Amino acid sequence: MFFKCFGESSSSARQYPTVIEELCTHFSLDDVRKSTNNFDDKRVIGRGRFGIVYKGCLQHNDGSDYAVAVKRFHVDSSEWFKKEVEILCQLHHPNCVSIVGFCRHEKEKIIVYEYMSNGSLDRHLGDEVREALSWKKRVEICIGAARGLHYLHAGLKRTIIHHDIRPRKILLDDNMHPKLTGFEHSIVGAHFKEKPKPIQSNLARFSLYSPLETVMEGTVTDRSDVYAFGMVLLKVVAARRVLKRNDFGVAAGETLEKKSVEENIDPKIKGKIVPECWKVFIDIALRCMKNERDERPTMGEVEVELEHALLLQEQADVTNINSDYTLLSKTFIIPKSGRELGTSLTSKKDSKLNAMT
Ligand SMILES: Nc1ncnc2c1ncn2[C@@H]1O[C@H](COP(=O)(O)OP(=O)(O)OP(=O)(O)O)[C@@H](O)[C@H]1O
Repeated sequence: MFFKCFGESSSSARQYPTVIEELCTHFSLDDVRKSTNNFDDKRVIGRGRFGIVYKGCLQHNDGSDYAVAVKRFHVDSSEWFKKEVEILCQLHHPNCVSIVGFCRHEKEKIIVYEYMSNGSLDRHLGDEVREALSWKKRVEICIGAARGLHYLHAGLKRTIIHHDIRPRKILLDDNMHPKLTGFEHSIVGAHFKEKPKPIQSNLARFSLYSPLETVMEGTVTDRSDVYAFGMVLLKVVAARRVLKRNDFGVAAGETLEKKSVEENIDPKIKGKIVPECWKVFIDIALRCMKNERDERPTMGEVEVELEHALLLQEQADVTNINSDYTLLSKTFIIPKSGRELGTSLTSKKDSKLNAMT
């Protein structure tokens, strides 16, 4: 149904308006050029695998301006453009980035999104960040992202597997409210009430966020997103300290093999985490990262557990305004031996293993 409007002839598309064109504004190339000052380099806000993102400016009917993000796809990425428009047009959720419209003109393929002024979550994690996110804000962002992912898995007629969950795919608006983006690789699965059948992955390369079954068999289900989300939870806690090394897509980096997660907590939030909150948070993160996909929780469970963790933090903060907390627990993440994995993986997917953070 959604493919119709992407036929090669733009005149036929105009003659037979289709679902996408009814759901979503079709901008002319002139409109987009105007909004980005003719793709002015000064307006570039990011460069990704599939295209360049510009900050654009459009006008409401009353003449007032509003900012948008304009992704101009590389000529050889039109397949991914199509994929993303199809998915975005179906989504209506406060934790998923909205599509404002698209432009398809000869070789030009462009998507216009709502503008997320605080960029992606990964820019807010790490040592060089000037204004660090508080622990509570981090948990709130995780809850928002979990809601977005839960909606994809169970809030539509059919499950949508995001298939590229990582901190770069969580964007933050003016109020640091998170929204999922990056639906180029998303896959529409079965009706969410049915037991998910593994679907073939369309990723060209795997990352630390890819679960074992995706790396080994090339398959994905909604539980692959859950695994990736578990890795995001770890990254949110430990910022850049943990997930550095390409470890064949299986959990943790070098540091975590030798030190506990608690020892790797980002110093900017050290002492701010209530032990009861931590227990709930780390338990759910570890359950997400189980190697057996059936043992991983649903995103609904993850959302509930994170909300519980936040509540425990808030309750303790009411009475302990200025004091620091000490975490006595020690959580170790033991990845499968690199050699064991290396042997089986290189025989199957050796050309596809690349580090992506
Ligand atoms: N809606 C948006 N609002 C504001 N900034 C955005 C928006 N979408 C993307 N960006 C910025 O543009 C950058 C590039 O985005 P893009 O989706 O092309 O690639 P990516 O997610 O960074 O990486 P990759 O292409 O490897 O998946 C992002 O990192 C983000 O900072």
